Amino acid sequence: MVELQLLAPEALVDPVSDALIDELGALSVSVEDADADTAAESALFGEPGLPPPRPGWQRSTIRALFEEADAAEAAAALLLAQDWAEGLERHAVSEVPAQDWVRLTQSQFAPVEVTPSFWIVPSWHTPPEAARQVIRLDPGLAFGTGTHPTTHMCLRWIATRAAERAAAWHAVLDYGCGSGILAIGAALHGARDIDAVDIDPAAVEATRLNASENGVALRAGLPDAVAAPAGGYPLVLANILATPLKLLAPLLCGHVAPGGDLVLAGILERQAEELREAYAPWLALQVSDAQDGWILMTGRR
Ligand SMILES: C[S@@+](CC[C@H](N)C(=O)[O-])C[C@H]1O[C@@H](n2cnc3c(N)ncnc32)[C@H](O)[C@@H]1O
Repeated sequence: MVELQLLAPEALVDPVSDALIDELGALSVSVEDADADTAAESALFGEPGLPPPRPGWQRSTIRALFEEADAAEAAAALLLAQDWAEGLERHAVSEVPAQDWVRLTQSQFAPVEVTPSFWIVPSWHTPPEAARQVIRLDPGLAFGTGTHPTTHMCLRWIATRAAERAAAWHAVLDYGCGSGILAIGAALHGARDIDAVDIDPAAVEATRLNASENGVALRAGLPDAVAAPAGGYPLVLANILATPLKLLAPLLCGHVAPGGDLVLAGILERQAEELREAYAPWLALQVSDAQDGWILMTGRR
């Protein structure tokens, strides 16, 4: 494998990346801040699940992988000859050392402790001895490996409330299920009759697969495909983002059974008040947990 390294101003990041993949035979393209770790670095902050706020940095390093050096050189020459590519620079074409990519990727995902007895463990690891509830989960296309603070806080809420409340969790809704991690976590803590929904069909598929690999029975589908039980759900979990959560307030609250719990995540600390206001017609939200700038908001009907 050979890597072509280019330096591009922000306006060229998208067209050059597209040309490399669509026209010039690159196997993959990655973009990094060329000024990272220098005084000129300017971080780009985005919300998870949303596209980045800008396509690239003021000066971006574009790395494209090719099978052959000739193809990488030809791609560079063609790009540099384009009149729209002014400011593009060729930095290097270099051999990529052979690596065990599977092992390298796997090494980045260690078991995650939610509580001392509740763990998320990738399939290539052995669960720790103290683990009593274990979600076996490998990183995949859908969001939710347990490492993100929003997922983590939801799972911690489930684990710490289960002793007192799980008897009531005879119907649970995981809205925006991603990998299905919250639904599976709830099932391991005694929840039954679980519906898991997501607008992304890949997430629905991932949830079905992950549930089956964890021996958990649930119904997964698109939001319209799930029929809510009469009387609602004693527990509704939704880890999405503040804006969709505000729009979904009537729907989510309508699903919570009288006396039931609503657990919301994907909210930044500064968004607490907007969420409180959006949900006030139905229930009083409170901040129940906080981690790395994110908060967990919960309420009872
Ligand atoms: C941040 S991920 C959370 C995944 C998982 N529940 C977790 O806690 O890790 C949010 C998920 O919500 C889904 N989603 C976003 N907007 C939605 C909507 N309006 N209705 C249903 N699902 C939605 C996304 O497709 C994504 O899978």
